[in-house]
Amino acid sequence: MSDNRVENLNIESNNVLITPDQLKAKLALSESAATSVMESRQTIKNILKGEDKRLFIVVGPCSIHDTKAAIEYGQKLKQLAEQVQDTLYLVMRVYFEKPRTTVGWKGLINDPRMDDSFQIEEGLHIGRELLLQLAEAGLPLATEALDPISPQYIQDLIAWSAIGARTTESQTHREMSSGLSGAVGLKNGTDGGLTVAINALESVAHPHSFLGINEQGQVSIVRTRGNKYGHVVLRGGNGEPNYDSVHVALCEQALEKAGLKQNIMIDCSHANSNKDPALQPLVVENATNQIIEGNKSIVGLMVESNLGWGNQKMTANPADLQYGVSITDACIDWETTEKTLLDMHNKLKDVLPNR
Ligand SMILES: O=C[C@H](O)[C@H](O)COP(=O)(O)O
Ligand SMILES: C=C(OP(=O)(O)O)C(=O)O
Repeated sequence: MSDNRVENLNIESNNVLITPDQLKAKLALSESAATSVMESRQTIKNILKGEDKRLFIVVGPCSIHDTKAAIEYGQKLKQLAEQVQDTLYLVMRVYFEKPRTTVGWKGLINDPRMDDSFQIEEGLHIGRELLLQLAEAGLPLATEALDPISPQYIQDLIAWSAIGARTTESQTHREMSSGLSGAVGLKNGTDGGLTVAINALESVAHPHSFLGINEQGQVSIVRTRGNKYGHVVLRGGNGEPNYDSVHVALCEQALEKAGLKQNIMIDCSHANSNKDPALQPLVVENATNQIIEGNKSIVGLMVESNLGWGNQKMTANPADLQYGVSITDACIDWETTEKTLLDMHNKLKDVLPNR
């Protein structure tokens, strides 16, 4: 007998998930976490408005796969944040969703056991619990907003979000960004093109109406107000960096032409370091020197950093993985992170008050 079905031919299965409000009831936003999120969102917005002269630095692992290591990293970052607080506002990268060039592990929410079992419900629990613990410890938190449904489960704990190079041009991601409560960084494209990010900024600042889900997990029309705190992230592309003063000046011109505020974040990793972690401190140093020489548009940096140096391949048994080492992009280690950010702080101490 022939199969006459016309739909779901390529759907293997479909499992109903816990709803956002059910997850939030199990892992509720505590008062201390809420205070931390509100304060950190406001601080970043103040930096973007030019009311706070510090730079915000989104720093942390390329991706989180081990919550114990993430907590240890967060403790170290908190201590460093106190040391550099007069010049730098440190925000921890807590990235659970990885956009892949082709295929590969898509992050802790998608596949928390790292064995292609795709226990997304478990991933949502682990992710939210980690965010809660970090927020309760007073850490400002950043993530990549990749999946358009997951924000309902975790965004109440996020101070700053990125839209990645692979999705800045996507209408879905621009719509989602227009509804996020915190500031959002829009990366230039993987080819280095800046226009997609400039167009995205215009789009995310506008209200949108689109298909989404509500707190009860029902499909709904989401109507947003527009996000006024979008900014560009220069991450290089097509094998070429774009953190240097010429690219920064070109970006300033493009923003001015589009009638947008000249707020630029420099991603010291990705194509700006040719994915070589050893080059990240050089990008930090270059950006710092640009500020010392009078640059006014650089408001923040992104650094991929972990407890241990570099990265490692996934192993068949996750227990065989080296502790504190990235399983996605290569990162600088903690010692290098500390030295790099302390150097930046020391160089900017006397410069920022007059910026
Ligand atoms: O930041 C992480 C990676 O650069 C991004 O997810 C793409 O990774 P891939 O090219 O290894 O798939
Ligand atoms: C995927 C990332 O960056 P990009 O979108 O710039 O490749 C990232 O920061 O993890």
